[in-house]
Amino acid sequence: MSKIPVMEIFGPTIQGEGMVIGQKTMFVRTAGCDYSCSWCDSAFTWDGSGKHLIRQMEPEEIWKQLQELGGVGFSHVTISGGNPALLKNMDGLVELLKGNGIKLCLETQGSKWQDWMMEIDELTISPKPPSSGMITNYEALDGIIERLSTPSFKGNVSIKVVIFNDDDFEYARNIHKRYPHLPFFMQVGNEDTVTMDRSELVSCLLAQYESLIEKVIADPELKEVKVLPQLHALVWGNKRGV
Ligand SMILES: C[S@@+](CC[C@H](N)C(=O)[O-])C[C@H]1O[C@@H](n2cnc3c(N)ncnc32)[C@H](O)[C@@H]1O
Ligand SMILES: Nc1nc2[nH]cc(C(=O)O)c2c(=O)[nH]1
Ligand code: SF4
Ligand SMILES: [Mg+2]
Repeated sequence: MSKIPVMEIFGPTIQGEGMVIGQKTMFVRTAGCDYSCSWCDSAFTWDGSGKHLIRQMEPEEIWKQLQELGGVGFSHVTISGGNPALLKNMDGLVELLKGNGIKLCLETQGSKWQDWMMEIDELTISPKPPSSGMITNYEALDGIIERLSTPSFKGNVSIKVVIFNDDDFEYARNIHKRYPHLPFFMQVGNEDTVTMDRSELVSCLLAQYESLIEKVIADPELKEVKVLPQLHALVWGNKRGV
């Protein structure tokens, strides 16, 4: 018995963020996080408000539910949370999905290592800038990046930093300087994760996207950088399960 605390399973949708933006994918969102970012758009995974939604599931049950939702129309699953890297026993699910020919994407903040991370195809590390209220443990982050930078890791890894203000921008620049060999993404922060007024939200997000682009254009040190919005927020606003 190796049950995984699952918050939600949804899809097919598109990956709205980072290095495989636009990719058709299913999502498995685990419960629990070692961080508590002030602006977390998935705070229900760790703040108690989604406690009633948590299901302890065997890998086979998760695979069955993915197939019920996605039929035969998917080949890609994104594991997110909360922080899935808190869960040592994700190895069973990873093995089962890979064995069924599924490509795997992982979203994690770079605070914890698990050996099953070596099996991920597209791994996004998203260190948290000052506005989150979190303090980066660089020893842990360096260790994780080091393991993912060896030839035995066959997947793709990238860094994605969410930007809300100038301090975050400076933090992101330093992260990029520290790991210059990794593909680097700057992502627009969503300041209002509760509003259901989609058109108001979208115009705010686009305005912030424009100013982030302008800052990057004006910065001669930022060359190999990709600037992205959360595509799913532009399409669906703050709707859950998309
Ligand atoms: C909800 S987190 C879950 C995975 C992991 N805990 C992490 O933070 O990387 C998934 C992604 O959403 C980003 N995110 C969370 N809240 C956000 C917000 N308000 N605006 C933009 N991105 C956000 C995180 O930085 C992370 O890259
Ligand atoms: N469509 C969509 N793309 C995403 N990319 C990362 C997400 C996440 O919450 O980890 C996410 C999400 O929740 N939805
Ligand atoms: S690390 Fe990710 S899931 Fe955890 S609080 Fe921060 S954004 Fe939310
Ligand atoms: Mg999300």
